[in-house]
Amino acid sequence: MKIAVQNVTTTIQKRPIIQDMSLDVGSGECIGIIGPNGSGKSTLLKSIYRALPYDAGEIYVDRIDWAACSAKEAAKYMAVVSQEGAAQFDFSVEEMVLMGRSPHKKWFEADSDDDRRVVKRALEQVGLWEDRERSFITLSGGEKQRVMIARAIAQQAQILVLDEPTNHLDIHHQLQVMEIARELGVTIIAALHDLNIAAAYCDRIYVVDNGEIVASGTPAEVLTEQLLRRVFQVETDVIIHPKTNSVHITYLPARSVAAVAEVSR
Ligand SMILES: Nc1ncnc2c1ncn2[C@@H]1O[C@H](COP(=O)(O)OP(=O)(O)OP(=O)(O)O)[C@@H](O)[C@H]1O
Repeated sequence: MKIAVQNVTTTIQKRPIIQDMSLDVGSGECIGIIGPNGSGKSTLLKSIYRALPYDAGEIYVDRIDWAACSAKEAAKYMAVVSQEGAAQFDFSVEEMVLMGRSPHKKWFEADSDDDRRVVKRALEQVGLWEDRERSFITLSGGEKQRVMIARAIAQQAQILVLDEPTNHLDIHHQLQVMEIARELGVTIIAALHDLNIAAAYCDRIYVVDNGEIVASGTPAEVLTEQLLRRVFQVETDVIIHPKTNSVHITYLPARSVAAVAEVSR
């Protein structure tokens, strides 16, 4: 399924947080949203997954007018892993993931064998099947994050919205989550802080700064030393890595840049 965001403006407490944003996500594409802290990435995603109402513009998912779609119907199409989604109630890991099946069921309908199979597979994918009986609230931040990914997988939606999905995760699990997400073959839109992860896994990237989209394109088109300096105020060395064939950014600490400049003076 594809997403079209057309001229969307979202205002919080009379302040426009994102302004006149337009973007397209093709079916099966993985789109990264990057930008500095407070630039509006989560607000954009919340507008897309309907946690925040937008004041102007339109969002379509395929041909569905997204604002007019019922919540239950929307959950069949779109699964969300956000920073705020995790319940603090004392559910088991397996129960948490079973909640991902609710859009496919009627009120109070019992869990079927098929639901349990889907949940088992999702928990195996994130490496937490052995922990299925543990209480969710006793898990570490990274384990909780992986349960939420499993819940989104179990939802079997055609669109996955990920708001900093690799936050809390060690490097092995950061890569694992992105690999799993891509292997699902679904449409992905993800706010990412790690630009090398965005470069490695995203087909295209949108750069958000101060509530506006300031650049978009393939990782190689977007992640240039000039753009990273302008938007993130960092000095970098950007190469195409010979082993991965994707953009690789090395961050240059300000003091080493200053030291090199001093030596070459
Ligand atoms: N509920 C809210 N009330 C007031 N201001 C808000 C609210 N939600 C977001 N904002 C403000 O909107 C701006 C954009 O926030 P948003 O969370 O979208 O940024 P972000 O790019 O996701 O940031 P980060 O990288 O830090 O997660 C920030 O200045 C933030 O303080």
